[in-house]
Amino acid sequence: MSPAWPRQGLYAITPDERDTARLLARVGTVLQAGAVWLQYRNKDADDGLRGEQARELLTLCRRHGVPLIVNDDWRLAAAIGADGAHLGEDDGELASARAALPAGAILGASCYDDLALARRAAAAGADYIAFGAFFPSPTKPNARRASPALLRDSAALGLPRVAIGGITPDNAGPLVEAGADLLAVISGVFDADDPGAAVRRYLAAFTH
Ligand SMILES: Cc1ncc(COP(=O)(O)OP(=O)(O)O)c(N)n1
Ligand SMILES: Cc1nc(C(=O)O)sc1CCOP(=O)(O)O
Ligand SMILES: [Mg+2]
Repeated sequence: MSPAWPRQGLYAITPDERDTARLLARVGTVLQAGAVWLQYRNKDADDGLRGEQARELLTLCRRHGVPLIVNDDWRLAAAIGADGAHLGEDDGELASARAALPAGAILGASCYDDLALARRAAAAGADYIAFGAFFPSPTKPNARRASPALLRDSAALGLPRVAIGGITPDNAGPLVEAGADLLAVISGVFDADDPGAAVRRYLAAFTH
């Protein structure tokens, strides 16, 4: 992973938005406000729409100097020249993705509540490890729950640690204190009345 990418801050993840113009407008606000990474995630789009939206988001991210990570599909990430891909337990082998992606591509791994999985992800070449869900998630109500202790216990792996799941500006502080480098958020940003203000509130968790 390029040392140029920020190691700390808000990692915004897109909501399931089918209207591409509206998606770009919403994401533009969030990047302008200071989100440092973006993940394109859309569980409600077919391959054609996902390709179109991923390409448009990449152009937007380039304008803001923010890396674009594609969820679930490293082949799409490679096809459009995105900065990386995020894979969960149902999204294929990390080692295969690592071998196929260009040098320097970011490969993220979901590790849920499982430190052993994080160790295996690190060994397979992941660039960051994600744990969650730390709180009840409006986006994924059935997500497995994780404890902040995992953030401390995984420090020795030496990879950036991402926290996800029901994170709000009000509950983010203890996760940062426990070692979260990046806060990955969907609803807390995109369902907020003022997404830009919400981004700034998340960023404040890193300065307190
Ligand atoms: C940063 C980050 N962490 C975790 C996930 C979840 O990935 P996964 O378990 O594959 O679930 P879906 O997002 O595909 O529903 C993520 N996307 N990003
Ligand atoms: C996509 C995802 N993965 C999770 C995990 O625990 O691995 S929780 C989650 C949903 C995150 O959305 P929100 O910020 O709205 O809770
Ligand atoms: Mg997935």
